[in-house]
Amino acid sequence: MSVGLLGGSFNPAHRGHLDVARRALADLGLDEVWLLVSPGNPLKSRDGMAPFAQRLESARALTRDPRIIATDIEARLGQRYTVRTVALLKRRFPRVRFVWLMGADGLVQFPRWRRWRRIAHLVPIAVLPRPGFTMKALHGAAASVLRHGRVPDAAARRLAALGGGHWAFLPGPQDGISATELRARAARA
Ligand SMILES: Nc1ncnc2c1ncn2[C@@H]1O[C@H](COP(=O)(O)OP(=O)(O)OP(=O)(O)O)[C@@H](O)[C@H]1O
Ligand SMILES: O=C(O)c1ccc[n+]([C@@H]2O[C@H](COP(=O)([O-])O)[C@@H](O)[C@H]2O)c1
Repeated sequence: MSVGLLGGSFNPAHRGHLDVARRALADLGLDEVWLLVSPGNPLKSRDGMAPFAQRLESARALTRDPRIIATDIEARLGQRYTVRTVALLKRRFPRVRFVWLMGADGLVQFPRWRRWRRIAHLVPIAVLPRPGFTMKALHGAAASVLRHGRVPDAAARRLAALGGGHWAFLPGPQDGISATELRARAARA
C-alpha cells in the first residue's frame, strides 16, 4: 500500500490542498493521501493560528473521497518536526510506502526544516507547482543539494516504489489559492 503525506497547518483547508491530494493520487498511483494536520508548524507564528480542532475539522470537511483522510496523528504522536513524524510513521506502518507531498513553496523553505536532508533520505518527496514558487524551488538550494535524487517528471509514478533519496516534480496547472488569502477575505467580510 502506498500513502501520500500532505502535512500542513490547514488554517483553513482549501481547494489547493484538495488539488494536491487528488493529483498525487492520480499521478503517483497512490492508494491514499493523509492530510497530516500539524499541531504547530515550528516555523510559523501562533498569531492567527486557529485551534487544532478547528483546523482538523476544516481538513475533514474538504472531501468525501474515502482515499483522502484528515488525521490528528501528528498531535497524537506529540510531534511537530517532520523528521520525527516520518520516522515514527515508517516504524508504525512498516508495510506502507510513504511519499511526502509539498507545494513548491515547501521545497523553497525546506533547508530551514530540522534535519531536512535526513527527511529526504527517509521518504521520497513529490513537489507540486505553486504560483510564484515553482521556478525558485526547482533552482533553489534544496533542489541543488538533492539533484542526484531527482527522478524525471515522466517517471514520477515510480516514486513510491523507489523510496527515500528520490524526489520528483509533478508538472500541471497551478492555483494561487492560499490559507493566508482566505483568512484575509474572512477578516474583510
Ligand atoms: N495553492 C496551492 N498549490 C500548491 N500547493 C499548495 C497550495 N496550497 C497549499 N499547498 C501545499 O499544501 C501544504 C500545506 O499548506 P498550508 O496548510 O500551509 O496552506 P497555505 O495555503 O500555504 O497556508 P498559509 O497561506 O497560511 O501559509 C504545503 O505543502 C503547501 O505547499
Ligand atoms: O520539521 C520542520 O522543521 C518543519 C518546518 C516547517 C514546516 N514543517 C512541516 O511542513 C508542513 C507544511 O506546513 P505549513 O504550516 O506550511 O502548512 C507541515 O507538515 C509542517 O509540520 C516542518
